[in-house]
Amino acid sequence: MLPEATSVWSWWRSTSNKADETSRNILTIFVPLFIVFWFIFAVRKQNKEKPPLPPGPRGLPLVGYLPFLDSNLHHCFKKMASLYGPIFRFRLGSEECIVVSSPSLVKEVVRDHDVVFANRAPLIAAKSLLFGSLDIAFSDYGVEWRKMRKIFATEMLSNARLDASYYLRKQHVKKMMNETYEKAGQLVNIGDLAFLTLVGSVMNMVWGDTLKGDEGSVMDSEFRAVVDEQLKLLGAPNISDFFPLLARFDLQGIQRRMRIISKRNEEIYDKAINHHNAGESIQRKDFLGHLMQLTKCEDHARSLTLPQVKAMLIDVVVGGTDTTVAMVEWVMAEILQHPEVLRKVQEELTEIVGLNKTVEEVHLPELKYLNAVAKESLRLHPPIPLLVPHCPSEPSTIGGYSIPKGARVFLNLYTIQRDPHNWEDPLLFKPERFLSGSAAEKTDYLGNHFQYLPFGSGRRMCPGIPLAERTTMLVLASMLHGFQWKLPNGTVEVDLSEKFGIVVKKSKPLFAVPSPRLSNLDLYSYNN
Ligand code: HEM
Repeated sequence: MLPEATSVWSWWRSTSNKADETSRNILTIFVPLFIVFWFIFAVRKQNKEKPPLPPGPRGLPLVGYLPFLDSNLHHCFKKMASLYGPIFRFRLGSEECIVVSSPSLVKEVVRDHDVVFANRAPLIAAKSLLFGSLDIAFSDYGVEWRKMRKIFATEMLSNARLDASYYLRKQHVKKMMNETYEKAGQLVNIGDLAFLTLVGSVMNMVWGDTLKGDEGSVMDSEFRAVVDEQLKLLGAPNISDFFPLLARFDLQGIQRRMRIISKRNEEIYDKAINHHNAGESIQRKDFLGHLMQLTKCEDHARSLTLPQVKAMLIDVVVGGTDTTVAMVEWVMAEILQHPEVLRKVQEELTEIVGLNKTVEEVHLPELKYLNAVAKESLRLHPPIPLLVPHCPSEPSTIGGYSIPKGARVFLNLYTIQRDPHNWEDPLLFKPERFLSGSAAEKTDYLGNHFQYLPFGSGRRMCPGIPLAERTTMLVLASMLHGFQWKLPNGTVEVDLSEKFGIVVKKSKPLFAVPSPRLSNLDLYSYNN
């Protein structure tokens, strides 16, 4: 090969006759031209083979589409889907965003390409709170995430564990019944009532009665304030998330505030952990006890570090309070503006539970109508209407469009669950559609029906469903069994406007007036 190349080279240099010179000139012109054309052809071919990006608005230089977004992001995405179709794209600062709004395309993301789309793009506030996303909700898909999910399902939320910790939840429901009874005939803020009961139940499950007496109640109220602030900061839009170059200036001070509150949060957890280590409670049924045992485990496949334990407990508190509170408030709002539904729910409760008893968890699976009411409310008012954004770990293709690696992918279930192509009379509140013999009878929370995904679907779907179902249904059933509820001053309509945040809530609190329904007043008593 080398001698041949050398002889061509020497012919090129030393050519002397006219014919050789003409050939050399022709070659000098055509070879580079050929190379240039070949290169252009190859690049075009490659671009032709790569599918286009999804359609979408152009936006402005630098900021992208940021100035045009509505604060109710889910409403804005619904309008954009009607303009640009079931998959569209836009830019927010330097972030590429993709919105998917049809069941068949959601299926492509969470079934056909589930592993590729199983990463997250955590916000700065979440990273500050969760020791750099050491938790389940914001860590990338991988060995540690798989281990934590497994522990979550087996050590914390298995049926056996949840049965064993029932008494911890029940205490707070009894307290709620008692406090509501004391307020009979007065205006009650349903969201506040649900918040106190559900946060109390979750905290009881997180560390049980680790801290008792005054120390316990000081910690309880401090912890509630800390959780409230964390949720606010997690839901606040942060410029630093979209303009990484500005992140170090923390222009809105969100990261600084989150660091301060996280420090306080950690001190509270440390206190609970120290008491646990001191062996103050022996026969514990709470999550902290179970997780602390795993910090001493030798088997790496099951062992947890202390920061992982704290991050998982934060997931329970953050993932399991605002969502469930919002759900209870939405269900009550829909029930109160549909008196016929309220009547049917209470008839069912009277038949299954009886007016001489309070609701227990064993009754819940039998409350078919109340379950249908809850499903219908989650269809119209999913607390997390765009899921937690998924993030592809490599370039991918969805619906024939290119999805760049690292894009934020929103699964727009708010639009899907209100789309007339997927649901008959989609804007009407009709629990009957989920009852036996109806079209959506088999639709459940497990993410197998892509037109109904209030808890997500695929690998990253919500692992808290068993706890969410037990806590919300017990609170709702107890509120509705224990009390007759009336809207204030003869109002018949409830304002159902929404406020977008980490969880979508009612923009105006729901007030109603309770009156006792049960025959025996002892059923409302509560002894701490
Ligand atoms: C009504 C109540 C609840 C609703 C509507 C809800 C909804 C959701 C949704 C939509 C996701 C995102 C799924 C996705 O990105 O595909 C999620 C994730 C998550 N939820 Fe829930 N959730 C609720 C209650 C709970 C509870 C009680 C817990 C804890 C005990 C919990 C813990 C989590 C965690 C840890 C994740 C992250 C999962 C992961 O990224 O692997 N959730 N939830």
